[in-house]
Amino acid sequence: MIRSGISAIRRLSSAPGNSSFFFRQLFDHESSTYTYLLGDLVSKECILIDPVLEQVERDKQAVHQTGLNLKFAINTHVHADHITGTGLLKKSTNCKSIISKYSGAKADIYVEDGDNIEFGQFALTVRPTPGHTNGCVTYVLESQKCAFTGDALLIRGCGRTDFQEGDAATLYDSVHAQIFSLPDDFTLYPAHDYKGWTATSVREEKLYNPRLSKSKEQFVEIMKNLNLAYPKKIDVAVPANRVCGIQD
Ligand SMILES: N[C@@H](CCC(=O)N[C@@H](CSS)C(=O)NCC(=O)O)C(=O)O
Ligand SMILES: [Fe+2]
Repeated sequence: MIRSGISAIRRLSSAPGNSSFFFRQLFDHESSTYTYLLGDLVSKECILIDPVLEQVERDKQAVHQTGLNLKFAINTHVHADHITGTGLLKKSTNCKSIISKYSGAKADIYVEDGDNIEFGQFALTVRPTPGHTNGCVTYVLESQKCAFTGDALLIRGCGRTDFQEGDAATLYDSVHAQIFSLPDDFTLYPAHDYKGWTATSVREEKLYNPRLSKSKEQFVEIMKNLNLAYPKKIDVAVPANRVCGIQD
């Protein structure tokens, strides 16, 4: 059956991969952090996920040169390795900051399980994924078949559980219940990568993640024995991120 022109166009404009969706993955080499710029080219609303203080000018340039207006600066959790760019972005744009209600950090808007963060015709849905920190969340963009996992799930890895409110068993349950339950073909975008990967999928991580594809008992043992050095900036980053970063 041939649909009328207008309803056909409306159907297409909300389909995955539609041309009004803008996506850019940005990288900070010092902290190996990914920042994500997501936008709706029709309404011009956009959001940044996990901006880094030292990259605020770059991020603002990306927003401006794409003709977008920043609505929200969002964090996946209280980062321990870098100061968030959210405070500075708030000062120099009209955006509002967002973080989980369970993060213990200040923000303009607090989110929890099932909340939607709308930008134009698109919306991120919040899934709680604690274990690396209490306030870790994964933001799912169903229409584009992807999710932003913060440090809960890294590519072939995961966030460490030896500081802040880290708990390996909790992280295992979070990833299995909230991320591995997404369709296999969803693309996953983490907050960091240390090995040159950019993105992964639910299917790949279920099969090949060397930590999370194991049993819960094996996972807890692996996490106990990571023996990683603490992030260099932890003592300045955590207090600053609890107050939404710094403003100048
Ligand atoms: N060397 C970096 C810190 C590296 C690190 O600890 N990364 C965290 C995510 S940032 S809280 C992590 O969870 N890593 C897990 C892993 O397996 O690497 C620095 O000094 O900043
Ligand atoms: Fe982290």
